Amino acid sequence: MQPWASLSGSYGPSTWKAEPLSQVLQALQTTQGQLSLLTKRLSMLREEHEALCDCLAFHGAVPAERLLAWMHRRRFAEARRRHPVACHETLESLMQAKELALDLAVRLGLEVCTTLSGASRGLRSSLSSLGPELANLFPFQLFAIGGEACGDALSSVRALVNAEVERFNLSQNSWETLEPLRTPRSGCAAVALGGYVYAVGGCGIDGEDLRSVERLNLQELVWEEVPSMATGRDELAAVTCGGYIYAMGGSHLVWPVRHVLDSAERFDPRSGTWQELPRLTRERCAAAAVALHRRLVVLGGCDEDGVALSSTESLDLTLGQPRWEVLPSMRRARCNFAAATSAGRILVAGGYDDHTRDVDTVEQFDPSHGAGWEAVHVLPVPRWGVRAASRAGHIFIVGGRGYPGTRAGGVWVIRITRPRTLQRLGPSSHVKTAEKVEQIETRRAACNVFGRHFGGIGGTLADILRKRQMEAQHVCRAWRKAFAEFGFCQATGHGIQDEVIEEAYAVARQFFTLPVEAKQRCDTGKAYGASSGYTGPGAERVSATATELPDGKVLGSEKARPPDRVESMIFYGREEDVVPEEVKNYREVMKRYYEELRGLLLASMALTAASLELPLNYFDRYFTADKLTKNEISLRLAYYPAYEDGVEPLPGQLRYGEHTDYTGFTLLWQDHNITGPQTAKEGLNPPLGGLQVRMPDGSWADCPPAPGAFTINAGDLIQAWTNDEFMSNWHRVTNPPPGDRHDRISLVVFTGPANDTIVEPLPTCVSPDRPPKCPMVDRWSPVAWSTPDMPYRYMPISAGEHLAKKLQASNV
Ligand SMILES: O=C(O)CCC(=O)C(=O)O
Ligand SMILES: [Fe+2]
Repeated sequence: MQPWASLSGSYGPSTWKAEPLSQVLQALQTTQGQLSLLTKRLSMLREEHEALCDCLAFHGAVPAERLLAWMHRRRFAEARRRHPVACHETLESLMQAKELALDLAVRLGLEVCTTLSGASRGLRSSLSSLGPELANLFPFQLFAIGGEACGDALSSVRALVNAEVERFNLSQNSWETLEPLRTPRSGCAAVALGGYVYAVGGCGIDGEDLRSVERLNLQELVWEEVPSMATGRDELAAVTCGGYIYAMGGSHLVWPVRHVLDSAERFDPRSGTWQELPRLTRERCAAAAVALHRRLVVLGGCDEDGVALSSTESLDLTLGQPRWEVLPSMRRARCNFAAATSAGRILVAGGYDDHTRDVDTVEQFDPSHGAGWEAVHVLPVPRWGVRAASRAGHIFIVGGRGYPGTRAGGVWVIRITRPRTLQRLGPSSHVKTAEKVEQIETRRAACNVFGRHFGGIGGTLADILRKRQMEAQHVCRAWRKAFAEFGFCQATGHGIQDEVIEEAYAVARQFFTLPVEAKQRCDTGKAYGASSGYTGPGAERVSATATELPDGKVLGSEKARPPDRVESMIFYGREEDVVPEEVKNYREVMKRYYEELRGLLLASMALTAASLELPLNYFDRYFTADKLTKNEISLRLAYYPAYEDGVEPLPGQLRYGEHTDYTGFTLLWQDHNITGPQTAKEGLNPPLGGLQVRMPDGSWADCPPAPGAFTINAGDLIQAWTNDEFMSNWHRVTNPPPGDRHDRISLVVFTGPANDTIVEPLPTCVSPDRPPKCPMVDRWSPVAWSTPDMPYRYMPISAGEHLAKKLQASNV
């Protein structure tokens, strides 16, 4: 302060004339220097002040509102001192007037009043004494908006994403149905603000992420449009704070890749506009968000690879230029879970973790204490897709899904204040319906695992697995169950267009009905499986690859059935592949089919990985284009000629004998109809004399295709990889009944892995109770691999060696 004083002295009018100009300039420069010093000092002080407020608020010593209130009180006291009035009431005592508190609550809404009461003890005490009146004024309402039923056995995906809106009445312990959403949406966020409930983003019936927002007017109970977000966000996190709606993260499809977002935006209902916010520290989908002490907190979620996250981060809205900062991580990685705040604490519940396991714990974090997260409860059943709301020391946990059969639905209430309790309230009618559906679904799961879940949603299955985690969990279980129990499933909803299948089928038929000489021109003379091209009837005896049949009979190569009554045409998807000149577009059509099926193969591997709690891309390394260089993925067109008049099968001869498939999954398109169209658009009437699969009791069951389905079965290497969890089951193609004159065509894709893959039991399939076995069991490996001292153990053998030995055994 000293320089100011001396400077002011030099400005006196008596000295002005006497001072030369240079002195004045010098004084001016000095003043400028001092001013800039002071400005710097002021900004440092401001920064220190902000940091101090910040620190006090963060550690819970003095919340930011208190500090503001304190300053306000000082200024108010100063104003009263300068302008004295006759009233002796303090603001504090005025706030204690119930009428005023009630009036404030009506005018400002409960949320603003609660924030305000952080600054006024008087208001706080009058609000808490207004319990019953407030309860009447602001009845507790819990909304369940949109979401997905797990699907009706007969309906399409349209029914999965619903527009249903329900409201829970706490006093009556029951749900009522309200006007449905304008746009059916799942994975949306719901927040309440100023007399409205907002439904933000999510995914629509076509699987597209939504930018749109709508809100329910709580007075009239009607939905209204609201301006859309800048970005489509599915499985986003949203929260309200200070009169704004914040929408963060989520996923957004830029065909064909689904991106997980790190962007955030906020909606100002006053101006009706969305405004961009600073980016999160990382991308998050299916995260949860809460607001606490004017901070946004975003928790968990999953990254672009579907890996669940335990990290959390926060944005301090009291700062001029807020930045996201990392907070302590949760104890468990959680995705698609519930979060709420109560009494200054953040609570999280449910969800699922990195290993696609359901998380049944409830944990809490109190930012005002240095300690991290602590586990406080265990949900009665693990559930994901849950949502939570809090009110007066209670957390209400709604919806979500658990294991099949454990979907109890309803509302759980966790009392946070001691003694902590967990209580179940009434069920949601909607969830009840879903329970019924679940039963139907579980029963059908073994025969149809993709159907309904993925039907109609674009993208590869792996893509969908990342995006639609809720169904993915369900499908993973169905997939695992189907292969554990049968080794087979029927897969619809695979996304492969009818036209691709119809064309391939028609081209295959054209080829097999060519004159014998034309077909033989495609025969390289090599054994079946050794090259592309044609092999005629009598070349293969697949039953010779088996030693011990399920009925206990032993079939060595010399005892196997007569050669199979089948012709084959092999295509490896390469330029040098043998193709018939006579069939127009043969190469293009087969190439297209081959490529499409390659996608389905990768999706099947991703699904297998997910269902075995491995990263989705676990198997990718064994299926890369540069590794798959020989005969690993092959398209076999199989033709089973009709038994013409006078032609009988040889004794014991079948169209294709009992066998297990040799390698990965087999993707089989069976004849759907005696005469096209093969996509069963016009009903299903497959020819007799088709595929049969061995049942657990040893009997053979017909396995006709489900409409539009690929029949998928696991081969030996899948059984080996899964340490016998997935079964490489026996199957065969029978003869038609005598007199039946139909031929039969199958499109069979055998899938890798790359020949140099050493198939050993996967880490998640081995435990002290389940020591590793080996795939090349002696009962399958008659010719070369059984060793007396290793009756049933998995020997490290490469995929290529196994395939070669099986093929060798099958050649006549
Ligand atoms: O044609 C069929 O239905 C089955 C064919 C088969 O099992 C095979 O090629 O391995
Ligand atoms: Fe087979």
